[in-house]
Amino acid sequence: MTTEPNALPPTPLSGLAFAKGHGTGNDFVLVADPDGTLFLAPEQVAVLCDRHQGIGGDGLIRAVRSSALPEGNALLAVNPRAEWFMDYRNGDGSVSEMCGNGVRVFVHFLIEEGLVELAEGEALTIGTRAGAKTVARAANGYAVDMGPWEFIHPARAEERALDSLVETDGLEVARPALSVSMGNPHTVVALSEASELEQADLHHAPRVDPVPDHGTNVEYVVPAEPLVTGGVGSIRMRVHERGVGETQSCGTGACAAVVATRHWAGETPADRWEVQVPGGTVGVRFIPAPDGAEHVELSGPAVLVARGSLV
Ligand SMILES: N[C@@H](CCC[C@H](N)C(=O)O)C(=O)O
Repeated sequence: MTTEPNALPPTPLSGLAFAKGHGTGNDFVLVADPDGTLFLAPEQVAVLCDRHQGIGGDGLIRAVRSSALPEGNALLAVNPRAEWFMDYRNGDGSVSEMCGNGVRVFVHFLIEEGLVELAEGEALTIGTRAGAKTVARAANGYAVDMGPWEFIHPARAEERALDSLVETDGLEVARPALSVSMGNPHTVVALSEASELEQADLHHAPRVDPVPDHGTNVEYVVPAEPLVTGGVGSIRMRVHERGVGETQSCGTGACAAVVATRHWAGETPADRWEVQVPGGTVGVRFIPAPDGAEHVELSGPAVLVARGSLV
């Protein structure tokens, strides 16, 4: 996560058109900037995302043509289909590589703005700082091929299945955890009882040791009893997001939580999973990819709730 210095002076916000949307309660301010003429300083993003003095959101998403950004052009060179780029900022103004709920809402926004069309059975390729992602319509909204997952501390993870310790307000002892990258970093904490999920006080950032180089998002997970029913695995999750605080949902976090839970379960107990978060339910599936790697697919709703312009 970085706080990107602006190449140009920040654009005055007066008159800026925006939409507000969410995916399972993970909410975003969305702005269309097809030609990349908008330069938003981190402080401007933080004000727009402020729930008392701004519009309010866990993050801000700028829809920009890949060709209008240096990182977009680099992506176009290897994936010419990635016409649109999701420029994602956390609520504190910092840049993140990827947002799983955000990319579904982003595609819904592009469609509703008339900037793209997406027929049933077709897929749209979206540029992100974590590479190109394909998004298609799904029964529960949209499904995103999130690409391959990785352990952040591979040697430690393989050896002990747990690679870090996380101290959390409200939970008595530091808990073992596993750090997984979904393009952005996550540290997944296994809790044994549902009551602990409520006890965790996420008003302050959990202390993670060792913390991944660029910080981390922390997911708290309780497995369902039994873990798998009818071939579908099920977990409950809460999350403290890097650059935001507690959110009602995190798509990349749900993927990381399922990766960690499957790893802890030992064998491959299921390819399909349901992740219940405070804001709803998302689906996670492991899919074989043409490149031979195992990819993770995230599915869930995408909703636009308002449009407006700044005064
Ligand atoms: N809520 C998102 C993740 C947003 C970015 C995250 N806070 C980070 O800094 O990596 C999701 O749905 O994946």
